[in-house]
Amino acid sequence: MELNASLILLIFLSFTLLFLKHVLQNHQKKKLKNKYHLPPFVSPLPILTHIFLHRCSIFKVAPILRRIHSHYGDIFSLRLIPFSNPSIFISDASLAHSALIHHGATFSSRPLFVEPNYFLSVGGYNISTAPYGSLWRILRRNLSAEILHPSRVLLFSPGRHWALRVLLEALHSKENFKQSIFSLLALMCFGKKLNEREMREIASLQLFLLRTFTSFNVFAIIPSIAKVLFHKRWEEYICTRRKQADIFLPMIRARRDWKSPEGKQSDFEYCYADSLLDIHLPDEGGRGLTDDEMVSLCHEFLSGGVDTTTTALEWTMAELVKNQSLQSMLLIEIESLTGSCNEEIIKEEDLQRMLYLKAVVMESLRRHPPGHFMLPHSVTEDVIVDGFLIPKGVQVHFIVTDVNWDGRKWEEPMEFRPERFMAGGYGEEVDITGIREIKMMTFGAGRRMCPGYRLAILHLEFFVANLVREFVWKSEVGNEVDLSEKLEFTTIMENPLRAQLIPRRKK
Ligand code: HEM
Repeated sequence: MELNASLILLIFLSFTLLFLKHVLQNHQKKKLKNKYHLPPFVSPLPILTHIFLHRCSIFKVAPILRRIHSHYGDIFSLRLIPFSNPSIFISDASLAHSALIHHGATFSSRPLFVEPNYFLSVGGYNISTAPYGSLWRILRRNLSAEILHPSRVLLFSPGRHWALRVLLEALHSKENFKQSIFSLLALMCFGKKLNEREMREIASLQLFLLRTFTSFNVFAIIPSIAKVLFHKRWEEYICTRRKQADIFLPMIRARRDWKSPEGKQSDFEYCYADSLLDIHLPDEGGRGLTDDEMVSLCHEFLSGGVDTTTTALEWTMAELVKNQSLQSMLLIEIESLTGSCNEEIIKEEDLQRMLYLKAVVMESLRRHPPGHFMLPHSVTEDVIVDGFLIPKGVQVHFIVTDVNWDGRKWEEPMEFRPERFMAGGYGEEVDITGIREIKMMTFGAGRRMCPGYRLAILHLEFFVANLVREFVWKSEVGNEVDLSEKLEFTTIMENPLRAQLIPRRKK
């Protein structure tokens, strides 16, 4: 009897405490909302007009937003649909640091609309779309530890050499860089050298899905209406996802079979698909990943790594064609460190000593970030940044170019000057992770920062060094390099690089 009474009292007390906590939290929230205001609102009209006229996404309105930034300051709000949650834009390094590093946990989730699959009920979460929580942690740790850890990346060195040879041959027939980066990442993903037909097929599906990705979030503003208005597009999207699964799943299953004793020979011992097959989710009864989730993760691996790295490589080579003196300085460094060795390919160990090469790649990533926006973030609780209230649930967009090209942080920011990144008195050493201080945000910063940044930088250094050692890169007569930009999934060169390549070495 006494025990029952104490139990009831305990339950009553717990409920009372919970209730008081709730009242207190609400009171604090109200106080916060009375004391602090949202960042200044800008008119949505010019942006909505642009989006609907061009049927494009919020990713493609960067130039308008940059103009807005110069009028409204470093942080502003935008509400595209009346009464809906506003989006908040941050375009200053210190504010980004405060949000992503000081309030890292609060700013580390993603808005639901990022993934069209959510509305279409196909596919599963991947690392970039998963909300901040245990699934995201497991998937991200798997990628970072199992594939992107330097010791694993080293294992793919023969793959890089193979991809470089593919590229050198392709360059003789004036192909672009994408095929070789694609074949390299596909090798890391599926452990298999894809043939040309497979590569073309996958690349065209990826391209369609990426283009859809950058336009879907506009439709996602009112999904029920969009589904009716754009039903053909929804159907096309689902159909492409299925085709992609039809190609990816046999390759993933082949890895499982290959591991069995009677399995066939494989090109590589270990790959991303293997790591996915080994994942178990303890919070969900220890289940493995579903087929949809694995397809989505492989899609992310390829789309996250191929277009971004290819775009960065093309911009870097374009700058080296435009600035012949920089190309000569780079060559001097390469020859001074590899001069006597007649190795066909510059080895990765040698790259570590090439400081000017590193500076060229970093400057290219600063001046030509492949993405002018980071992926959208969402906040998990009310938070104050720079005296403004950022309410729980809003989307936050960080404008990468405004940070990378900020005249307050960089002298003559639009100039291409690798010397900024040379250590030793006259230059800058930049912490690319942004933990200490953010000066550029090409790979984001904080907990959702790109996990592939080291791999991307390695690939860029490897390809740039080898391409410069192999050829003199010059502009074609009457075809000067044009640095105008065009917004696709990444910000590419409006007029793709066309260069005259003169072999430096006799075969
Ligand atoms: C030059 C090449 C690359 C650039 C410029 C780049 C840039 C970015 C950016 C800006 C983000 C968003 C960060 C944020 O929202 O805070 C991101 C996320 C991501 N990137 Fe990259 N990336 C590159 C290469 C790669 C590669 C090679 C991989 C993998 C093989 C990769 C995988 C990812 C993944 C999985 C995410 C999502 C991270 C998360 O949400 O936790 N990226 N990247």
